[in-house]
Amino acid sequence: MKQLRLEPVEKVSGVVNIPGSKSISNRALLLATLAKGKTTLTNLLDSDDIRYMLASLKQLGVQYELSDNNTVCELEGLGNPITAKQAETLFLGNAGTAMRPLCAALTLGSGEFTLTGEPRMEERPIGDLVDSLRQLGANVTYLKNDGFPPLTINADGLNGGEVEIAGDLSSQFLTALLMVAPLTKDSVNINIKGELVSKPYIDITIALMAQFGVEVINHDYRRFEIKSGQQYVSPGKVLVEGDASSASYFLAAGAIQGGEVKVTGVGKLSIQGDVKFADVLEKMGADIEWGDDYIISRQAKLTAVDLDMNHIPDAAMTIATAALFAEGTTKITNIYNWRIKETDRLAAMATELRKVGATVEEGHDYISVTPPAELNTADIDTYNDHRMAMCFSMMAFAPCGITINDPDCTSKTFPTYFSEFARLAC
Ligand SMILES: O=C(O)C1=C[C@@H](OP(=O)(O)O)[C@@H](O)[C@H](O)C1
Ligand SMILES: C=C(OP(=O)(O)O)C(=O)O
Repeated sequence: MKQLRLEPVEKVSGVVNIPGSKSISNRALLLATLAKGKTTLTNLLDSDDIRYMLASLKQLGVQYELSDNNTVCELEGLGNPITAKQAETLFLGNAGTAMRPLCAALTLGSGEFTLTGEPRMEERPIGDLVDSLRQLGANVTYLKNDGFPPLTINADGLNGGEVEIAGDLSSQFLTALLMVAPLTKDSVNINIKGELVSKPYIDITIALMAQFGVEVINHDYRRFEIKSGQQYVSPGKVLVEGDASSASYFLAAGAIQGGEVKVTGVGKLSIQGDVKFADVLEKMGADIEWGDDYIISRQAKLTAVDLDMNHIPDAAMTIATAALFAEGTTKITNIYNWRIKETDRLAAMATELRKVGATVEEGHDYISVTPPAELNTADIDTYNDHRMAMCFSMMAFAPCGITINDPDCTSKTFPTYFSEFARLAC
């Protein structure tokens, strides 16, 4: 297994232009496919999760051209749902933003589609989405375990009407349903069962649907109305913002060991909820400055916070390792769904934080972290989870440094992460 040793870094400073947002890249690719007209996407993310979406679209006959560095994509929209004459099997890795939206989108047209992924994908639920699609007439069969991929879709279009969807495990199910709703046979009203998690991701979905000409009426994240007769039309160009979750590591670095760090490509005009990570850092004491498309963080004495971070589930992981440099006990609450992501992130985070000497309480849906008087170095296991690897790079700010096992797992969303991180060390 490859390991990456991070020697102690005394100060960081500089500017990082953050690669494109995973969430926006995969949504925009799918909407551009369903839309009428050609779309040019710029600052597209070049990472595994996007490659799985792009490869699937190609296999399904969608025509696009990518620039040499894979960040500009000119895609010819179908102006119609996806159809296939022969049965197709699509491999989607561990990309939730490909699996869930494609599962919904492929029920719209005609043909037989099998969706598969990595072993971890087979443990990540999709049943709440499939139950809702079935209410609209979809024919979906599980190939192994009920409620989980792999699955086969026999597509023949979707009816409209009233539909219920559970909101308490993942917002990606609702995102998927929203994106197909305008292409069903009638208006769709979606009713949320339970409290919806990760709400800001729904704002990203609605904002992108609006860019492609479709209106969603949002009644307080409890009921959504999508009128029939709407059509996706390409806006011509879509600029993908920098990924706000990826920005969190550099902002935390600036707060712990700046100098100052400026991230560009994402700022106060962002449609991504994870920019609110900067507000949490500020509450911990960091000096934060906002521009329309940049955020700066400067070093300050950090103190612990006790906060509900359901709205920023991905960036919240960065708070768990920033907590190693804050005075007191940091508590991150209402994050049950960390357990069903790339790994059981509550268990993984607790195990690895303990290795460096922290006192950790792992609850059913929370974690609390108290730093030791002196941090220890360790070999950090990353569980094939890009965010475990990126979060633990913060340990380079301890006098002992850190070793990251399997650092290449960052390829899911940020293949160049460790070289960007190294560039900031003064
Ligand atoms: O819709 C999206 O783009 C995402 C939604 C979130 O998932 P959940 O809604 O499952 O929390 C987030 O963790 C994931 O990385 C991306
Ligand atoms: C949860 C994540 O990914 P996915 O889109 O596969 O759900 C993540 O990137 O942290």
